[in-house]
Amino acid sequence: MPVKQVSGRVTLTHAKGSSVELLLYGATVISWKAGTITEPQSIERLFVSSKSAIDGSKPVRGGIPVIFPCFGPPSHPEHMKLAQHGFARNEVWKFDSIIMDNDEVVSVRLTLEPTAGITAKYDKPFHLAYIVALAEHQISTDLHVTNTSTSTAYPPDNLEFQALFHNYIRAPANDVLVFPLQSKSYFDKTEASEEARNKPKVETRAGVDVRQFTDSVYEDAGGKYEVTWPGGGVEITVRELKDVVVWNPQQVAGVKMGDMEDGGWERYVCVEPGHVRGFAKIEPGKTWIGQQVISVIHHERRINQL
Ligand SMILES: O=P(O)(O)OC[C@H]1O[C@@H](O)[C@H](O)[C@@H](O)[C@@H]1O
Repeated sequence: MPVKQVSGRVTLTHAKGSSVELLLYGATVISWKAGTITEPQSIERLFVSSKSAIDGSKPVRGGIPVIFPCFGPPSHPEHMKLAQHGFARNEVWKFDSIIMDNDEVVSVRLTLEPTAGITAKYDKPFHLAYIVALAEHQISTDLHVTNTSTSTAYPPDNLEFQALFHNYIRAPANDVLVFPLQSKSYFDKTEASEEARNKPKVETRAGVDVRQFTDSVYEDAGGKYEVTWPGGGVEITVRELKDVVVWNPQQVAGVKMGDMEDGGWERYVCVEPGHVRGFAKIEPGKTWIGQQVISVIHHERRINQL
């Protein structure tokens, strides 16, 4: 069976050997295994901390948590009762359906609607659908956000939100470079003062490394990224997700995270496409779709990139 659902966990298996596991809790992808053309044996492409809860008691420290409707601490007046990164990553989603099940693609849809618990802290009407699709060398995740308000009042009852895919890409962090962010403007969240955090910097590096504590929000970042290391890498392409966050806590911030395994920061880089500078806005009855496609890179790229 290419799609299995057991105890809150959904497994997708592709005819060519790749696979995905996701939890209904947070709709969090916790494993994506795929090979390359030259090395077809499937290997794990995502990082999950061995100290992470995966029992639904806390957001998963790894994989691909879904961030909605706010990124970081809430700043929008409608989000003020929410925790950092919103509620989508720690609510139990519903398994809706298998969308595709053929030799090319296996895909499923999960959904999340307001519950009493959500409404107590966030009273906007919404419907979320999350589609995870697995191909031989690729995973894609699509978040469909619908403003289900039926209000015809003026001004319109818009849904204003941020959304982001918090990808923990398994990689030797000290050898990683992220391209092409040179000359993009970014906000450096590692700065000590609020004033410095809110002042845009311009990226001067051809390839962005994370050898130091890095927490950078690139605005209007281009929508196509390569995360490479000697001998490997992934490419990420997006739709409607204008910004990208590059985050690695390194030891200095990593040791302060209770659910981070020792040295875990050496084994991943977070490259997180999202709409996180400002807010996406949808009118009543309308749907917004944010998508990413992550593909394995088959051949060494670093020789040309360096
Ligand atoms: O610990 P959390 O809530 O999962 O967040 C992890 C990190 O997520 C990143 O996306 C943020 O830019 C960081 O500032 C944050 O520390």
